[in-house]
Amino acid sequence: MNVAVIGTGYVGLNTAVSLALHGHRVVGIDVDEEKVKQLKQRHCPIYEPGLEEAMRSVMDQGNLHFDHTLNGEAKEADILFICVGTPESADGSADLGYLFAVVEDVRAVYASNPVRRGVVIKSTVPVGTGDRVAELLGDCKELHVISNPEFLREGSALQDALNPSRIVIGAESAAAFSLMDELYEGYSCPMVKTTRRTAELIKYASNAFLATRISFMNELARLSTVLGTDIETVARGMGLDSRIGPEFLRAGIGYGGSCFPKDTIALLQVGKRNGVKLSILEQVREVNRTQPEWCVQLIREQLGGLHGKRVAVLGLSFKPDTDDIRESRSLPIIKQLLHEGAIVSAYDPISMETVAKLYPQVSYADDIYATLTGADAALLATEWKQCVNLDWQKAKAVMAKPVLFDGRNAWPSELVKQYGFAYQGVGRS
Ligand SMILES: NC(=O)c1ccc[n+]([C@@H]2O[C@H](COP(=O)([O-])OP(=O)(O)OC[C@H]3O[C@@H](n4cnc5c(N)ncnc54)[C@H](O)[C@@H]3O)[C@@H](O)[C@H]2O)c1
Ligand SMILES: O=c1ccn([C@@H]2O[C@H](COP(=O)(O)OP(=O)(O)O[C@H]3O[C@H](CO)[C@@H](O)[C@H](O)[C@H]3O)[C@@H](O)[C@H]2O)c(=O)[nH]1
Repeated sequence: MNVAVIGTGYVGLNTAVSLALHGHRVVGIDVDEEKVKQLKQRHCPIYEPGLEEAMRSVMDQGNLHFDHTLNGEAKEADILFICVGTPESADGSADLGYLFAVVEDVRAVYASNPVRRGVVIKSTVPVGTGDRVAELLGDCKELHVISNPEFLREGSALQDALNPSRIVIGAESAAAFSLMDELYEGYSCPMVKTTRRTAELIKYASNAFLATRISFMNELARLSTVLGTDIETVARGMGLDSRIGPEFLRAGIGYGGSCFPKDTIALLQVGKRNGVKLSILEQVREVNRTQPEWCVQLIREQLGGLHGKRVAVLGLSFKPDTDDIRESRSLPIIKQLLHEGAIVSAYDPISMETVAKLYPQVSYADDIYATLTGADAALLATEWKQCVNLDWQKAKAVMAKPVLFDGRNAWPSELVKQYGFAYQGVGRS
């Protein structure tokens, strides 16, 4: 099919490349002309494993192009994916400004060209948004508004887009479902077909539930620290129950990223606007907000205060294998350490330049051991493999004091103790 993907960020670009790999003819559209220029020159503007190579191969085959307007190749599209950002607005609800701007563009371009098409909302949007878009496009009779939320994860985005766990389609007409059947022919995952509103809620519910699991484990980790128990073994013991499962039970410094923080507050707002208090979700957010403070407190206690102490922070992106620092939990930790007079050094394989713009007072080094040199303590904030698999002898030799805070419970606790480090994890020691 001919597909236009509007918005070529994390979701849009991975969607465009994966659909082209599945044999569709795709054009990626973005208002950011600099980004479009870069894409046309075959440069991937984001770091995502395997994406640039895959993008180049589908461009070489002629299945993927880029443009800055809907008025070109996109005019022929059977399916228009909307993949623009829906960031948090001042009151926490999703800001739909970018999305409605696209809807205006779609109206302007396709109203006079009445061919059956799907207008597919992939951006994460509050329940009722699809209905609103359908109203706005009401006089464009051949445009079918469909909800098709995205569940890909950064760091494995292309693989997730190519092999999704499920495809959720919310639509209100047989014609709309049949367009999506044609598009996703050849995908082997389960398909959930429902109304637009239910599809929209599935997306928020999924993210809120995953965030809930993490905050539950983080709160339990606080108790585990006091009890002297091991949260990792607790998680393993829980996860072997098939009703619970092992995923998303990892305690740490909290969840970050462009989705869980904004989607949990957006869902709270959906609840509020509909007169329903989502009290569990409120606590999920509160535990996540205070988790970095809780971690800094552990470091402070171990070092006997933070003023003048040298702390090396390893990993800055919100998770490994991405350059994305949005809502990364390393940031409030760095802020607090600096506020209390600590001298901070930091390392990340990809995100140092972006973080340096926010925290120029931190020293950055391309080499982990240079970052660790002279440190009174090292904190693992993001479990990049480069930051996890250290030469412990070398690390101990360069640090001023052998003190480790494992904010991701990813360092080998028994091994590092054998090397003479004082080790503290999150809910484990
Ligand atoms: N990032 C993720 O892992 C992820 C996963 C699932 C769902 N989502 C959701 O997908 C949506 C997009 O997220 P993202 O992380 O890809 O955002 P992003 O900020 O990386 O990309 C959005 C892109 O849209 C472009 N854009 C803005 N207005 C436009 C317009 N009028 N026309 C064309 N392009 C326009 C921007 O220039 C930008 O390139 C959000 O709703 C998000 O919640 C994100
Ligand atoms: O057991 C765990 C699992 C994750 N995290 C943290 O949670 C955050 C989010 O991780 P992850 O979900 O892997 O990354 P995202 O790319 O943000 O993906 C989430 O958000 C996307 C945007 O909506 C959804 O599409 C995905 O399904 C959903 O997993 C990161 O800070 C992780 O460090 C933990 O602390 N403990």
